[in-house]
Amino acid sequence: MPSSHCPGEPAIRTHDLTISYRGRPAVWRVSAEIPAGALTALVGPNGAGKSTLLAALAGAVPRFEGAVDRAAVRRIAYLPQASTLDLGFPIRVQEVVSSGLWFRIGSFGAVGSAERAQIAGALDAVGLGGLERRWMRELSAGQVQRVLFARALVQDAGLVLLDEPFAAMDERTTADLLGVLRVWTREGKAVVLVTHDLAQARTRCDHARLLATELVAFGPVSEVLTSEHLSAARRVAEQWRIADGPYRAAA
Ligand SMILES: Nc1ncnc2c1ncn2[C@@H]1O[C@H](COP(=O)(O)OP(=O)(O)OP(=O)(O)O)[C@@H](O)[C@H]1O
Repeated sequence: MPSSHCPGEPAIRTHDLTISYRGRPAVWRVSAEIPAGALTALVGPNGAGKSTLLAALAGAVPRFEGAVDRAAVRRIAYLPQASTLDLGFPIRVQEVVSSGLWFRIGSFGAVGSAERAQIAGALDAVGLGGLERRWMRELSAGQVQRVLFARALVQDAGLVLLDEPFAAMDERTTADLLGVLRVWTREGKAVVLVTHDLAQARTRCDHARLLATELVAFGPVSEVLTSEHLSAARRVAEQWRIADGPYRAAA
């Protein structure tokens, strides 16, 4: 099984991580490291286990085998796919962004003038200045994503995990937010981006992890996103899809 090691101290690493749903592995024996100060693309065919692996890195998967070592990061920002968010209840933009400050003010802590200024600054940075009082349910999908980026900004996390954040976004918004990601990596944060946009991964990311239930390839994007590796990933994904159980169990 390949295991992706990176130079320097990784922000997070998994060891032999397996996650199954009703006995079927979604992620199989993945040993991977995510480098600090870099943008890592997590790519692979549909159903390859990308969202499951990302959720496990965030600590949002209750049952798994193997290990996830988060000792090197104090705070993690996790942006699941926008479609999984329930915006049916009344909540304002300011409340969502301020939830990123819970580590500082506590769940019931008051938002003071310093925090309000920080929230306003974060909304400015993502192009939503002045929308603090807007209801979340009144926002477009792209604006919702910007709000979630603003929350990650105030959270000041060392590891930022993003699940297809640009799926519903226009080019301008995508370019703006990719710029935000670049600022974060320059500050030393580790950023993981689940994406199906291979052109974007090639041009905007530093590293890639190619997943097809198991880890197929890892390293700098130019070495990972080759046609050979991508066909291998499709083949491996198909084998996992038709297998009854963990087809590599005997390997
Ligand atoms: N809650 C769940 N219950 C049962 N099976 C699940 C669940 N979540 C994911 N799976 C299965 O696990 C596998 C991996 O799913 P996952 O969403 O992690 O893949 P993905 O690579 O993110 O897919 P996509 O690119 O289509 O978003 C799939 O076969 C999926 O059907």
